[in-house]
Amino acid sequence: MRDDPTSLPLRLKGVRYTVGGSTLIGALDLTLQGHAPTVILGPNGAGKSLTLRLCHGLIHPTGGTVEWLGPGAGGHRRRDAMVFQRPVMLRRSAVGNLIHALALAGVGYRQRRAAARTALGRFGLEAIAERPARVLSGGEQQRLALARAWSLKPEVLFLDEPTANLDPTATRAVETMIGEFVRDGIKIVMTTHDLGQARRLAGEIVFLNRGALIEQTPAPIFFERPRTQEAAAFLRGDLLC
Ligand SMILES: Nc1ncnc2c1ncn2[C@@H]1O[C@H](COP(=O)(O)OP(=O)(O)OP(=O)(O)O)[C@@H](O)[C@H]1O
Repeated sequence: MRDDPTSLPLRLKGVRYTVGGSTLIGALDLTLQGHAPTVILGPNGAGKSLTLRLCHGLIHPTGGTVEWLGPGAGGHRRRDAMVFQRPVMLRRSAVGNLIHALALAGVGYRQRRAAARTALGRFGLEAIAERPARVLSGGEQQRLALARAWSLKPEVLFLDEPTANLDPTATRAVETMIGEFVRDGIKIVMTTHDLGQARRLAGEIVFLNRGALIEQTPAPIFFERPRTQEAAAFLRGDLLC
């Protein structure tokens, strides 16, 4: 078990994201902290992916601030990583993809080869090490993307619908990896449309609707007694508008 993520809390204060006059995220106040996995739920278009991208710094707010406030937040080392629904693989072997990511992160030649092998071994991916990454199945590619992210030793890992395109077997394999990340002390912040997955993985739920935070609630409470009518309607499967 690692120490607490030193770069947390991550605080979004009054965050807005406006494109072409449309406010997609409006005055969002949200603090992410602690080890427990955060699962972001909400209907299509609620702003889940945008929120992850704002947290990771892939896009910048048009108003408000995104700040890493922990004691270790000031260093040069990148503290967070992100894995997408459809992982981006380079035209090289599976292990080559990891080595490339480690090189970009500034890891030395010998160390990155060893670190890439360690990551593949840790997650039972040795057998696909030399295969071209782009011909791997969707499930294999997603596990490889997760191993690649893990090899960078992030404190916080953002996952955008990591199992959206996967069958139940591949989904289980990905959830097992996520569980191992949690045991390693990595803070998971992820989106999903799979309520069963949210129940299995979440420590807390962040529920968004129409670009606004509706509630941030410990997962057992959210599923048993959601605090808001919108969340209750969402859990019943009602259409939200
Ligand atoms: N660059 C952009 N320009 C205009 N609109 C955008 C842009 N990016 C996102 N949107 C819109 O912002 C809204 C929120 O998008 P986002 O991808 O965060 O939703 P989401 O909650 O992740 O939805 P889903 O569950 O369907 O993936 C959507 O209506 C989307 O169409």
